[in-house]
Amino acid sequence: MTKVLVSDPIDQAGIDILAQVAQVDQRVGLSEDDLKAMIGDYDALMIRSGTQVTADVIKAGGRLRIIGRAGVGVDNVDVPTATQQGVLVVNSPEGNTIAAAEQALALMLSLSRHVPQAHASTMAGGWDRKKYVGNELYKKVLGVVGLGKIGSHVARVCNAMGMEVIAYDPFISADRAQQMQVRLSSLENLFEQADYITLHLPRTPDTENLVNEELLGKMKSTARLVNCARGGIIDESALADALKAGVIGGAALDVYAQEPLATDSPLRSVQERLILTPHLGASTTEAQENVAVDVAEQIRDVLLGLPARSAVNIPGLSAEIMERLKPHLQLAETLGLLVSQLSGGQLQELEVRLQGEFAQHPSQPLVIAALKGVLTSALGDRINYVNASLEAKGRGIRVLEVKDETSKDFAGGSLQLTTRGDQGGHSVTGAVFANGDLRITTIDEFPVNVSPSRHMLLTRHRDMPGIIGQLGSVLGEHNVNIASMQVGRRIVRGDAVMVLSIDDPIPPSLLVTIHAINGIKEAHPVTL
Ligand SMILES: NC(=O)c1ccc[n+]([C@@H]2O[C@H](COP(=O)([O-])OP(=O)(O)OC[C@H]3O[C@@H](n4cnc5c(N)ncnc54)[C@H](O)[C@@H]3O)[C@@H](O)[C@H]2O)c1
Ligand SMILES: O=C(O)[C@H](O)COP(=O)(O)O
Repeated sequence: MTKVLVSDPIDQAGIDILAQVAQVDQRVGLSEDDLKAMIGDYDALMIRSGTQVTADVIKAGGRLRIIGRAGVGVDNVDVPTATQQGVLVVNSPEGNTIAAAEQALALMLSLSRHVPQAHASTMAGGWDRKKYVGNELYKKVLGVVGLGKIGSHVARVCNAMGMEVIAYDPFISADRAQQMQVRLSSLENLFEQADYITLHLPRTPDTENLVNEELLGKMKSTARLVNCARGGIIDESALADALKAGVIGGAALDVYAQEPLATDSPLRSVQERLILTPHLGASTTEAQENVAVDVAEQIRDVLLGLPARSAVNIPGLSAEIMERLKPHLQLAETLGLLVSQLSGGQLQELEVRLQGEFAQHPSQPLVIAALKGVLTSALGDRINYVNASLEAKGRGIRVLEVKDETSKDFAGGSLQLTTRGDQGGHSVTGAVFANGDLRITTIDEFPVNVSPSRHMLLTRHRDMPGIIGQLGSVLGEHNVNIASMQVGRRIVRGDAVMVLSIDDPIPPSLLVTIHAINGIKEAHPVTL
């Protein structure tokens, strides 16, 4: 008997679809140990954000074939382990877009008109019309951070309400923003200029604590901040301090670094100008029905041997091609990750150049893998082989594919990725050696010979005596261990690049020190 376990509250419409093909057991509130003990009996697991699907849970799922997330974020699922174990992960990327956007709008309006505070005061017997005088949104500046599905809906509605909308999203082209009547801005300018700021970006290592004391300090003292995206993007202690000290005008949050919100969270000690809701962004009857139906249909189809439409971890490519091209795909993704971390500003174009023997491989999977790598810093684990091309298109990123069979640089050929954007571009080349090892072979046309490693530091500097020693000393003083180092140059005492593999990531404060070294022109920490 095919069995599906539903471990979070799911709309009945979804349960009814699952029941067409399986026995459905609904068990909400299971501990990780309970889940581990039970999961071995099930073919599918359907969840929301409440269930932590850890590596141990997935490994205990001997017959588990699919995990369905009735919602967008799969940050509570160990997707790499699922992929490794051959378990498909599906989600509903659009089912709750409107609900989350409307929650942000509700919070903006509540902040501007003190709705929760005025309600509480009236219920307590008060009639205070003076204390709760508010502000209009009309003609105010809205700053949207993350102009994706939810951010663009908020921008559209706020435009219609007469607000001036500016946005920060390094992965949206200026043309696309213009179509939405949105002016792109730097993050700093946005925080300085906006009267309302709303966050709609994913939580990734890059966006963790992005809104910190420094950025909050740039806001107008009357400006209000809304977060319906993910907890952890705002430094909650810094926000509590900024609200208490009147550095900003107010904040409304739906999501938290730790959920449920800890009883001793600094946010709970803020008396005024703060509105908190318990992760209700997707909690509308419409959205819950949408996501439940969307995901239940995918689970049903997969259990019947049909493909899923929103797979997070399975490429739409044959298993045979995937197996044959595994190291080449890995190279394309690694180069994509690398080049995206060198490139600042708005990305407008990605050129994928297949050289020598590389040009004989099917290009589509390599282009998709490169795009997946490039977009990972923007979209985290939400980007996959299935959606990479669509996501690039939606962001107005042009993709050029060039085949150059005549190139003879490496026996197995090489792959070069070049990004172009409003702040110029970068290019990186790599090759796959006969034993499957990957090599980075050029960075911005400078020859190198580097094995990719998890943490790296890349510099562009003047080729002159002492610079390598100085950089080594600065890293040593900050206890950053260097595993390997390579310098690439084209002419003596001209420009050069340095590539260091390091054991630890570079803290932001150290990057400032590195930039101050005489002769260093650029320094990029890279995580692969
Ligand atoms: N509160 C809720 O219940 C709820 C409901 C649904 C979605 N969400 C969350 O809302 C967020 C947005 O969802 P979406 O569906 O619009 O996603 P999306 O992928 O369509 O859009 C995210 C956008 O953020 C941009 N981005 C990435 N890194 C950035 C950075 N460092 N600075 C600025 N922009 C950056 C991306 O380019 C992209 O355009 C996600 O974090 C999602 O998990 C929350
Ligand atoms: O990622 C999502 O879809 C939202 O955060 C909603 O989460 P929920 O399904 O737990 O309400």
